Amino acid sequence: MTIFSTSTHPSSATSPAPSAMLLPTHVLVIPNPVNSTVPIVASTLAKAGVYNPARVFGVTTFDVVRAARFTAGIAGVRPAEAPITVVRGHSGATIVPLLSQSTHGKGIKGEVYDKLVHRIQFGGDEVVKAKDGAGSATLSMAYAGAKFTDALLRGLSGEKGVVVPTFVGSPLYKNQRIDSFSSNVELGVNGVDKIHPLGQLSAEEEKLMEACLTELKQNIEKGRAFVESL
Ligand SMILES: NC(=O)C1=CN([C@@H]2O[C@H](COP(=O)(O)OP(=O)(O)OC[C@H]3O[C@@H](n4cnc5c(N)ncnc54)[C@H](O)[C@@H]3O)[C@@H](O)[C@H]2O)C=CC1
Ligand SMILES: O=C([O-])CC(=O)C(=O)O
Repeated sequence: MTIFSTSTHPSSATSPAPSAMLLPTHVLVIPNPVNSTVPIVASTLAKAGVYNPARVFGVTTFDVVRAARFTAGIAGVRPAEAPITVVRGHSGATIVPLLSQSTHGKGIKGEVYDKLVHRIQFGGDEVVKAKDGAGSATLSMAYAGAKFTDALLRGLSGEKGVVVPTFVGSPLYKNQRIDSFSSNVELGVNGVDKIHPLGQLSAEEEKLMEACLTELKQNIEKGRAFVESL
């Protein structure tokens, strides 16, 4: 788990209370399973009476990085030219790339589309299997972690219009007991500033969303139940 503190910097003019110094101001959760570890962190902080949903993030940037890289490979452009919003969760079928909302992704159809979606959803497993017990995609995860941290720091420092997908406490699907969800989030001086709706989805994306619902719900409940059992 990556934890960093921004408001408890030693150079702050007024020293924070000792208890506040122990609390991280923003928590970025990388360890898997992210769909469960974020609810674990949220429930643990809630139990201690200090949960602030604007400050806890599951780092799903790697899915975004992979989606851009693989789509760019098909379209024959650079990854920076093919940004893709990836929503829902961070494991297999719970990863849903919104290719229809991307200039270079929307024209991809049929078998190429199916293979691309599968590779985005299972790219992490591909590397884990290839490394055979020696960890995961270490360096590219470091890149994804740095990319998300940079976006958060830009939002915290007041930059406007910093919007990235991340797995946060979210109202979008709360009525279906899914209270953590990855979607485009606008980052601001407190962390989460605004959670954007998903926008228009294609028929294929609607199907992908349906397929992951049960799994994501179970992952979240498992994390929550773990904390309750302690
Ligand atoms: N959110 C994301 O997109 C991604 C998340 N990950 C996750 O990041 C985590 C780390 O991945 P890797 O660095 O590839 O794994 P790794 O297996 O190379 O490293 C894990 C490290 O944790 C240490 N460790 C294990 N149990 C420990 C304990 N109880 N106390 C202290 N240290 C302990 C091990 O000795 C090892 O050095 C994993 O949970 C992985 O699933 C990895 C890639 C992407
Ligand atoms: O499953 C893992 O440990 C690796 C992972 O999350 C990824 O590469 O996206």
